[in-house]
Amino acid sequence: MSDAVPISTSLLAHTPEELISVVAQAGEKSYRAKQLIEWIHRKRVETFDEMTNLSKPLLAYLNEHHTLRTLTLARVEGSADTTRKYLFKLHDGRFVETVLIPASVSFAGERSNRRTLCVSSQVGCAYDCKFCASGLAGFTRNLTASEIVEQIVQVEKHAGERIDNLVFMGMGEPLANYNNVTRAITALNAQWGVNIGARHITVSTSGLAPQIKKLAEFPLQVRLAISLHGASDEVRNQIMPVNRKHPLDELFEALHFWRQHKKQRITFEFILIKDINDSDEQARLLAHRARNIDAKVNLIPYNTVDGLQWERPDVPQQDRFRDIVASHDVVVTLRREKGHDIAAACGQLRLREETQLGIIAAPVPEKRRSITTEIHAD
Ligand SMILES: C[S@@+](CC[C@H](N)C(=O)[O-])C[C@H]1O[C@@H](n2cnc3c(N)ncnc32)[C@H](O)[C@@H]1O
Ligand code: SF4
Repeated sequence: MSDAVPISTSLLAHTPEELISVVAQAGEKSYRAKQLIEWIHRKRVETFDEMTNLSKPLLAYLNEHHTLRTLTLARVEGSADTTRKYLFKLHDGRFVETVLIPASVSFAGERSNRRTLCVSSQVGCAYDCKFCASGLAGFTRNLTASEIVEQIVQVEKHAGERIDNLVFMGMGEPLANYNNVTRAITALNAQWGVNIGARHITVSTSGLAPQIKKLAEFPLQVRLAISLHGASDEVRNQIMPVNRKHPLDELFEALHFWRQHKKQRITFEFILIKDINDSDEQARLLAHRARNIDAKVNLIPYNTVDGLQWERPDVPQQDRFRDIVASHDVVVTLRREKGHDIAAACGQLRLREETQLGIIAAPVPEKRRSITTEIHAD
């Protein structure tokens, strides 16, 4: 994955400064950039021809070199009072999912009256976590910043409401697409852009320690969620290959660095998988780790994924695990409500669509390794 920021032809993530250089290339004065940004982000027009106060030559230039929409809404599933899944087709024929979680459903551990959107950052994922549909067909490509921003813009239009909380928990590893993700966050947070508070934007990562440190120095106060899923290297290695590259000691060193810089609580996501990571010992170790860094713990019973074998523990075992963690003075929630197969579902809709269209072969567990690209993001 290259470090360069590919500035796509779409203007959705362009900063005001970048728009000044766009209009300058068309031979126009810089005040035109202000007009452009009004049309793009306040009026949210979808074509340049709707920008009635721009000059004809500028419109011709923009039509020739740029675009405002590159995603096509292919399908919407689910209901307004649980979760709604949006399947978007990208310009190259690939698909990503975005999931809208309505107000009042608890997410990331807390009941909320916010509308949360779970966005994708990549097509597929290279990290091959053993519980996750997103990695099942390997990694294809990074999303551009504008493709990320457009997910929010399109869902807001379709749902007819503002999104006030964003989580990078859809398909892909956001920190493996660091530059595009932070570029998108800049536009999503900016007052000239989508205007979502930085504290209402959560980046979830499988634990790319170097990029966690980099994000700690990113000026916006975004939140961090760690897909932990194993409280010892032995258990985590079985579930998440990334742990061999960045073991727990290295990960926690990066988390302490984060805490020094951001001074805000981290969330640990911990999927409960029967007989894999649901032992009393894992609960105690998890509690110890969380308390040590003052993290909140969000337990998620494993959601079955087509093509993967694991199961969730039964309810008494889930409760027992939660109670052990709680008994160590750790803030812990167990997410069991209907509609909470959010992130697990994220990836499955796209997998089904691309398999049916013959874009990818139906993933089978034994083949998984051979079709998954190497971890090469750092
Ligand atoms: C799909 S990942 C995307 C963000 C980032 N790559 C990460 O790993 O944090 C976000 C979260 O989805 C959840 N998830 C994935 N597969 C799941 C499953 N089968 N059951 C429950 N949650 C799942 C996990 O909590 C994971 O932490
Ligand atoms: S959990 Fe995150 S890092 Fe792991 S395969 Fe899924 S999307 Fe990738």
